[in-house]
Amino acid sequence: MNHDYIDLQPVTHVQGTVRLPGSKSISNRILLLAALSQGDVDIIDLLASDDTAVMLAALRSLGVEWSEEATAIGTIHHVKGVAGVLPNKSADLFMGNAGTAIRPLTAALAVIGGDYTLHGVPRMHERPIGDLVDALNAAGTNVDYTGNPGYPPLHIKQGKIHAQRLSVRGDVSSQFLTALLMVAPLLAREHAITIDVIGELISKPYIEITLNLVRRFGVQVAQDGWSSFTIEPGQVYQSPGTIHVEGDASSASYFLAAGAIGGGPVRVEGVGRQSIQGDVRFAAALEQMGATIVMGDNWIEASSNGPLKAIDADFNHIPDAAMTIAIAALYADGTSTLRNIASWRVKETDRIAAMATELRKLGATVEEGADFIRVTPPAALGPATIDTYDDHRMAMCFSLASLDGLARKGTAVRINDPKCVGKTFPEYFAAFAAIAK
Ligand SMILES: O=C(O)C1=C[C@@H](OP(=O)(O)O)[C@@H](O)[C@H](O)C1
Ligand SMILES: C=C(OP(=O)(O)O)C(=O)O
Repeated sequence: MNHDYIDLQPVTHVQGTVRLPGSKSISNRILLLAALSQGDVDIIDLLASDDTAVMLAALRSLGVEWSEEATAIGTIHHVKGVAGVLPNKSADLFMGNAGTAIRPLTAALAVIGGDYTLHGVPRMHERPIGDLVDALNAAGTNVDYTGNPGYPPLHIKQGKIHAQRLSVRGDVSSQFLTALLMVAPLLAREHAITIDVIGELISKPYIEITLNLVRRFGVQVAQDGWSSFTIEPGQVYQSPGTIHVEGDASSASYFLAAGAIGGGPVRVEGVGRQSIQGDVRFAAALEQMGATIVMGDNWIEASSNGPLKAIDADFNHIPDAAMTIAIAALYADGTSTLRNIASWRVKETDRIAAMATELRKLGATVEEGADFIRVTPPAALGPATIDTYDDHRMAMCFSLASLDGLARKGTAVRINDPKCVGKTFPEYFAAFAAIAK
C-alpha cells in the first residue's frame, strides 16, 4: 500500500522563472570522464539527485577521490582523475535505476578489469544491457549475468580485449554506444579502435552529447555518419580543469509545457540556444503545437498563443521530453500521435503502457502500439489519482494536468509516490508550486 502522495488543485495561471537543476546526462558522463582522466577536475553545478548519487558512490567504492565544496558560484565537485587505473580492483556497486551510470560503468570496468558486481533496484534488473555485454565480450571482456541473461545484475572479471573493431546494436538504447565510445580511448592504446553500429541507432542526440564531452576531455572521435566511429591511438582523457554542467533540458520540458498550456510566460534558465542537449528541441515541438517560444543563449521562454494544436510527429530524437508532449496533448484541439518511441517500453517503467493507463484516468481516449501512442483529449478533464510506477517523469508530467488550458480546464490530481522525482529533480514540486499562481 502506498500512502505517500501529493494533491494538486486546479491552477488558473502559470508564470515565472525556474532555474533548472543540472543535466543528468551531462553530470554522469562528466563524472566518469573526470575519474578516467589525467589530472583533477572541478565540476560546477553537478546535478544532485539519485542518479548522480549512485555514480558518485560507485566512484568512491572504486577508490576515486572526490569532494564537494559550497562556493559563492554554486557547488563545486573536485574529482581526482586516476588516468584509467582504478585503485580498488574489487567492488560491489549499487546502481539504483540509473541507465547513465550502469551502462558506461559496465563498459569501463569490463575494459579495465577486476572483480566487480553491479546491481540495482528491481526495475533495473528488467532493463536490457545484453547488447552492450555482447559487444564487450565479443571483443574479449569477461562479463557474466548473475540473474537473467541479458539483464543486470552483472559480474565482471578480468578479460583481455583482442579486437580492434567492436560492433553494437543501436536500436534498444543509445547508451550502449555511449558506453563504448567513452571507454574507446582505453582500448586505443596502440592501434585505432572502430565501433560499428548494427541496425538503426535510436536517441541520436545523446550520442552527440557523448562526443561533445569526450572532446572536452581531449579525445577526438572520427564519425562516419551514425554507423561507424573511430578513435585513433594514443589519445588519453585530459582534465579540462573546470567544467560546467548546463541545466537539464528534459527537466525544462515540464515548465515550458506549463507556459504553453496555462498562459505563461514561463522561463527556464540553464539551457538555451547554446545547449548540447537534444531535448532543447522539445521547444520546437511545442511551437509546432502553437505555443510561442523565445530563446536566448542560456534560457527558453514559453507562453500560450491560443489553444494548443494537435501534433503527429516522430519523437525518436527526444524520447524523454516526448512524454511531456503526451500530456500537452490533453489540451490540444484534436488527436495527437507520438511515433517511433519503442524505447519508452524499456525505461523506468513501460512508459507507453503507464502513460496510456494514467491518461485514461483523466478521461482521454488512448491507443497504444509497440512504438506509438495516440491521445485524444476528453471534452473535460476529470479528477484522478495518478500512479507513477517509480518513474520520475510520470510524476512530473501528470502534475501538468492540474493546469487550466485555453481549450479545457485542468483538474484536481493526486500524484502517488511523488518522491520518485528524486531520480533527476528532487525539488520538482516546489519549483512547480512557484510558477502556479
Ligand atoms: O545517454 C543518455 O544520457 C540518455 C539516453 C536516453 O536513453 P536511450 O538511449 O536508452 O533512449 C534517455 O532516454 C536517457 O534518459 C538518457
Ligand atoms: C530513461 C531515463 O533514464 P536512464 O538514464 O536511467 O535511462 C530517463 O531519465 O527518462
